[in-house]
Amino acid sequence: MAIMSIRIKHLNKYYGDYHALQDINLQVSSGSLTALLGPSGCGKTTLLRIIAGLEYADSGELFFADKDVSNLHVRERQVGFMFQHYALFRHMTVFDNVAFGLQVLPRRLRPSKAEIVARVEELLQLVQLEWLAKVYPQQLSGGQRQRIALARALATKPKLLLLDEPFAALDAKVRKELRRWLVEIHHQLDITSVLVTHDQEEALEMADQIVVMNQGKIEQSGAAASLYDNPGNVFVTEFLGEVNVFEDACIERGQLCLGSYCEPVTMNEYARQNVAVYVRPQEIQLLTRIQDNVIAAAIVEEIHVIGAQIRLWLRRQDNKQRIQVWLSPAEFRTLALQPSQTVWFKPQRLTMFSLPELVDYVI
Ligand SMILES: Nc1ncnc2c1ncn2[C@@H]1O[C@H](COP(=O)(O)OP(=O)(O)OP(=O)(O)O)[C@@H](O)[C@H]1O
Repeated sequence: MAIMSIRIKHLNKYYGDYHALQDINLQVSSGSLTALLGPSGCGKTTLLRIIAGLEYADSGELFFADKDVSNLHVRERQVGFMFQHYALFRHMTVFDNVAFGLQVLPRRLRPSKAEIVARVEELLQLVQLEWLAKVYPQQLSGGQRQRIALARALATKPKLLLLDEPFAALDAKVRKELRRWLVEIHHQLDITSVLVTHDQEEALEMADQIVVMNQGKIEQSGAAASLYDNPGNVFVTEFLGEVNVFEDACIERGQLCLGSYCEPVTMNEYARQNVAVYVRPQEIQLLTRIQDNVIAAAIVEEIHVIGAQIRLWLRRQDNKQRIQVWLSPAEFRTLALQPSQTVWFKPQRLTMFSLPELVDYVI
């Protein structure tokens, strides 16, 4: 099925003097699920609304496939929306809510009554809520409401699905379930989707492409796994996933030194410089006996079993820094750790940045 790619070039948006989007360049491939991720106020919603046609850019280009849609009205863009509080019409049944988008189409585009019934039934089946067709929105749970909101967004067969924090108001368990469910529907429909979220876990779990935004700019974009493993700067490293930051590291005479840990680095820079070292919690190796080349000794302070992951908090003994470590149950069993035990730790993989410049070095 022909679907839709999006291309944005040198896009700028001002609110008065405030430069809300600054030279945005972005490619969303056809059929992908792209997440716009960033802290509150960074411009995610503004960008989504410009893609939708609910807001206009001050300069720049916006293409859907090969078509310049910069000046196209929202109704002609073939987009479906789903928002955090997509208020369903209270006085209409679920069926009528889903049918609404079709019923308000101009007469020449509106399907027949029978076609509308068939389409709504198909959509209610898709969101697995056929049995709720006759009830009113206030009789639905939050999760059910968002599933109906999705059915409504899809009624007119949009080529592009735009989702603005669709699950933010739901509790953690329902949110998790709906994430998986939405990804499945996205693939099933072969649609192009853009999701706004400030939740990095949601973005990593759902998206093919993640666009990390900060203060009106794109910091980095790319495949979820590659961004997580190779963040391009400090902001992306800290925003995308949990990470331990070691600010007491330096490079001197071709060696990176952090606590008692040293590692040769292949850099032409021989003058001493301070760097910040970033290590993900799952990339810290724990040892129950002292060995050469460890960062430091630490005390196991907390052990939390979270599903299939064991999350530990350690207290580094030399400078009292708290360190987060994630282990698999198998690793945890092998180490047989107890609270208050002394361990030693070293990085299996690290990223470092010299502040403010990027050294761009991954071991
Ligand atoms: N209509 C408007 N008029 C003036 N300023 C606006 C308007 N809409 C948004 N802004 C400002 O533009 C910036 C970006 O807002 P936007 O809603 O796009 O951010 P966001 O990343 O989606 O944030 P959040 O996650 O909190 O929704 C914010 O500083 C906001 O205050």
